[in-house]
Amino acid sequence: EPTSSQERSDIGLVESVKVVVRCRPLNEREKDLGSRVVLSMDVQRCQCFIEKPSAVDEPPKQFTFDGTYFTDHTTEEMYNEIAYALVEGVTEGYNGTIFAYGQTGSGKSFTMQGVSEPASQRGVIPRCAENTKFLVRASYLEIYNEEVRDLLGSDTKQRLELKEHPERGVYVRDLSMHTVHSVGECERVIEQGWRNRAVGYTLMNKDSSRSHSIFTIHLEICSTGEKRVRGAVRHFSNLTFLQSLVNDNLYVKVNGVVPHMYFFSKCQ
Ligand SMILES: Nc1ncnc2c1ncn2[C@@H]1O[C@H](COP(=O)(O)OP(=O)(O)OP(=O)(O)O)[C@@H](O)[C@H]1O
Repeated sequence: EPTSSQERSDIGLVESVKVVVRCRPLNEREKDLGSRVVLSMDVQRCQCFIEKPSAVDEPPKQFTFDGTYFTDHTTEEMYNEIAYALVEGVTEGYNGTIFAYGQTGSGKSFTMQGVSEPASQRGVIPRCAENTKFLVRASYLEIYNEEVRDLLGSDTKQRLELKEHPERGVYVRDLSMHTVHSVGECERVIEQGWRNRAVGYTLMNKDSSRSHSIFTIHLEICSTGEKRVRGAVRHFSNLTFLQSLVNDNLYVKVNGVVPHMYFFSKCQ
């Protein structure tokens, strides 16, 4: 029976969806309450065990994931082992989604947005900007009380409409797109959107974001043929990094499928 993700990958049992679990350390509130950690992990086998404090004789409940990250693991480790391949896939033309799910205070924002210090705990979203060579435009929206708002729009209070297009699928009308020329610019856009989120405390998390948010990177990349490259150069003439793509013999596609990278940072 294959157990680790490496073993499964060796025999070709690779799924397009990967599910990993992350356990955070006890917080001050939990320590003050004298709470006990009831979760343990066998990270080699990607297994997680939960014991019921009131029934110590019962065997713990056991779950297997594609990856298990315990309290001493960093976002950097998780990103390198799981998220990086997905971000690389986007630069090859595949769409990708990273979706953080968990109850309030479980660490979704910590994993997705992260903290700047220590550097190993920088979040998944800022990290992807470093790995994305062809990054072009970013958007950031929030779903709060079933209303969609543009975290980067000129009026962040305005409610936006959800629409469906026969080819593009579901989209948010009038959602603003922000061209980013460098990692630094992308980080500034992320920070701006982050500050505009609806926040408030919950009983379990004093910094709760109280909303669902979706950060999307829109890339236009990779095709062949010189004509398209010239067209692309005109189209993106304001992007200084485009020339380096052309110099590297990488071609930018102007028309056709635009790969997206989605980062969902809330669902409870
Ligand atoms: N792996 C971790 N290591 C250290 N601290 C963590 C970790 N994960 C979360 N925390 C801390 O736990 C607290 C709650 O985390 P966070 O705000 O990310 O939760 P959340 O799931 O986004 O909650 P909400 O749904 O309420 O917005 C924060 O103070 C965060 O810094």
